[in-house]
Parts: sequence; structure tokens; C-alpha cells
Amino acid sequence: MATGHPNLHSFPNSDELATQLRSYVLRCQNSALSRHGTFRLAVSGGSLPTVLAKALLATSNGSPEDTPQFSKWHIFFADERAVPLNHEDSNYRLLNDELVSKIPTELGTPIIHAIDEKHIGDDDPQELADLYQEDLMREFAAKDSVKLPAFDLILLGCGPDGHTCSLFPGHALLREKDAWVAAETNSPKPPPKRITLTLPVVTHAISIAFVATGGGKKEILKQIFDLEEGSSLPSALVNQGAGDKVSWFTDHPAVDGVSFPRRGSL
Ligand SMILES: O=C(O)[C@H](O)[C@@H](O)[C@H](O)[C@H](O)COP(=O)(O)O
Repeated sequence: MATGHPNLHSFPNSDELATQLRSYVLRCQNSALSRHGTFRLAVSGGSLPTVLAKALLATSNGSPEDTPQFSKWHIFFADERAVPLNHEDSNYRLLNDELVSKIPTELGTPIIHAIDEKHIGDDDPQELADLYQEDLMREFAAKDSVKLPAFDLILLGCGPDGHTCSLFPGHALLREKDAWVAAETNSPKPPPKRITLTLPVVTHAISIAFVATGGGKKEILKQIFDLEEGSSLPSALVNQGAGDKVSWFTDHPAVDGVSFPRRGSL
């Protein structure tokens, strides 16, 4: 059961958001490296890779704490579309174009866990999901059997309908209890075929951060944070399941009029 409330951080502009997101991600990195020598994270699509690149490709202050050690990173996808890796809808391609291809050589190269392209044409993306789950198992359950993988960090976006990963409002996938990775055949947002981490995997992560910016997010954030009514929107279920392990990185227009139980300090 989750303890505490999510932390809200709201910034006046994208530069400040990126600066604070950098510190947060590098704190997660440093603590993961001291625990087990690698940094295992999952990232989403949407605007997240661009914001993340702005944060991580900024000039370091030179201290070890402020230095991304990309050669120790394992990057997974919180969700992925069943399209070729060079397709314009691919989250792999987005992350590569925005961030990975721009990392200076001296900072090292992360290991990127992409979907298996051999199965992108399958009618049913279940095999794609199963293979991705096997990849997670090799990484998280190689030595011990574990019920759920413990990502060091999961970075999420929040759609205008409250979806996160490829977990959409009211969908049966929200009730998945056992699978780590699930297949979606009829996503309400194109493309229809996708794979996604499941809710138990997301809430089991050590740290979870949402990045949501712009006035277009205001109405859905009011619903997500409406504690009196309670919300069953996927992003709200992450808040409820993971409590104070969750941090929201927003800008002022996105939270205009939203009442948060807890404003975080960084
Ligand atoms: O697969 C998708 O449907 C999108 O990638 C989606 O999940 C996105 O992450 C959110 O809609 C937030 O998008 P923004 O960060 O661009 O607002």
C-alpha cells in the first residue's frame, strides 16, 4: 500500500523545469549506482524525450554527482508502438533522435532495450509484449525470482484524457495483476497496436516522475488530483498506487487552479 502523497513541482518555464529534472534524474542515477552499479529506467514518448534531452545534455557543473554516466544506463520503454524502429511513430526512434544520438562520446553510450522488430507485423502484439517481458526478466530477475521488476526510475507523460504509458481510461488492462508487459490491440489513440508496462510494474518502481506542461493539461490534472471525488484515471491510479514515490514536474499553466495535497521541495 502506498504511503504519502505525490510531490508536485511547478516551474515558470521549460529551462527551470529541465534544470530541476536533471538534478532529480541524476539523484536517482547516483542512488541506483550506489545500490547495484547500474541505472535501470523506463521512458515514455510524447514530449518527454525532448524535455529529457534538454535536461541531460545541458553542461555539467563538473562534479561527479552532476554527471550522467550513460554507459551504466539501461533504458527501457514504458510503452512502445508496434511499428519499425525507424518509423516516425516509434518511441525508440524518438528517444534516439532527441537524446541518444546527441550524447557526447565521452559520456558513454546507454544500453537501449528496444522491441523485437521481427514481430512488429504480427496481427496480435502479444508475442511482442511477451518478448519484451522476457528482456525485463533477464535484467531484473536473472539472479533471483521476483514478482515484479523494480525500475530505479520510470519517466511518464500524461495524455489529455489522463492516460499514461499505453494504459487508457476504463481499459481492462488497468486490472492486469500478473503480467509485466501487456499488449494493446485497439488503442484509442493511433497507432492501435502497442505494448505497455502494466500498472503494478509502474507503481513498484523506486521513483516515478510525470512531466506534464502547458495549459492543455490543466483540466485533466484537476480531475487526477481531485481527492474528494477520487479518480480512476490511469495517471491517478499511479498516484494512488505509488504515493510519495511519485513526483510531478509541471509548469504554471498546467496547474493553474489545481489543488495539490503536497507541494514538493527540490
Ligand atoms: O503513445 C502515446 O499516445 C503518447 O506517447 C502519449 O502517451 C504521450 O506520452 C502523452 O499523451 C503525453 O504527451 P505529451 O508529453 O506530449 O503531452
